[in-house]
Amino acid sequence: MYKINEIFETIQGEASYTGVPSIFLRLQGCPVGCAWCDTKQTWEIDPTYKISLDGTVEKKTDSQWWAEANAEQIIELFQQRGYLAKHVVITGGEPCMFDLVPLCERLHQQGYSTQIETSGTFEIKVPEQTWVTVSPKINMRGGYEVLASAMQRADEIKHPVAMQKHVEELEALFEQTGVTPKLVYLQPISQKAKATKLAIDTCMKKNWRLSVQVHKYIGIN
Ligand SMILES: C[S@@+](CC[C@H](N)C(=O)[O-])C[C@H]1O[C@@H](n2cnc3c(N)ncnc32)[C@H](O)[C@@H]1O
Ligand SMILES: Nc1nc2[nH]cc(C(=O)O)c2c(=O)[nH]1
Ligand code: SF4
Ligand SMILES: [Mg+2]
Repeated sequence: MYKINEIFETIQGEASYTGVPSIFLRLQGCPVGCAWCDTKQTWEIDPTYKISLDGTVEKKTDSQWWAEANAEQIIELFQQRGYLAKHVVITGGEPCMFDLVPLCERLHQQGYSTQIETSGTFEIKVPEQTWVTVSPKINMRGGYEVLASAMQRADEIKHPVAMQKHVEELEALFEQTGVTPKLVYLQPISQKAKATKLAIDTCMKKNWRLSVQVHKYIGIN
């Protein structure tokens, strides 16, 4: 069973799949505690906030209500709702607190492509075809071994930045793990002007890519 905070259909607003119509599945629970996290409502799994699966669909506002469902129920709901997107983004919270293999395999069988957004602090359990976006949370829970294997599995790295030290931490991580990812995105934290300038300047210098959270600029989920 997966713990689900919300389900909605929108345009992917970040990194390589930007612009792709997607079904978002936001799972509940994350112990990492990033100060600037834009989904703090997903951190706690509080049993008093448990609801039915229907209550998590197209929520009007961010909330810590969550529901439990298995892969079949999730896919059935996508069909019931008449979602047209064929790309499913599994985010959170920290989706890798769950074994995502059964869910992604069922989605692939139904003709969906899958992508996960993860912090690299938990072992990544997904099929080979799943696109893995790692947003490495350096010096956080999980430890070096887990993060190093997440870096190796990643199809893209997406690193939120606000200060020069965030760039330096990322470079140190590449050095320590010996991983030179093909796709590196810098994502300005919370659309701050200074963070955006830092991300642009650094991308130009390093030939990395810029990921702005497009959905926030155009006011969609
Ligand atoms: C909310 S997280 C959920 C998935 C997973 N826990 C992770 O950190 O990758 C989804 C993405 O949003 C990024 N993010 C979170 N808060 C942000 C913020 N305020 N500004 C920019 N990116 C942010 C994360 O780094 C991650 O790439
Ligand atoms: N449109 C849209 N794109 C996204 N890409 C990553 C998101 C996330 O919260 O993980 C996100 C999100 O919440 N909305
Ligand atoms: S790991 Fe992801 S969900 Fe967890 S606190 Fe950090 S940004 Fe938020
Ligand atoms: Mg978001």
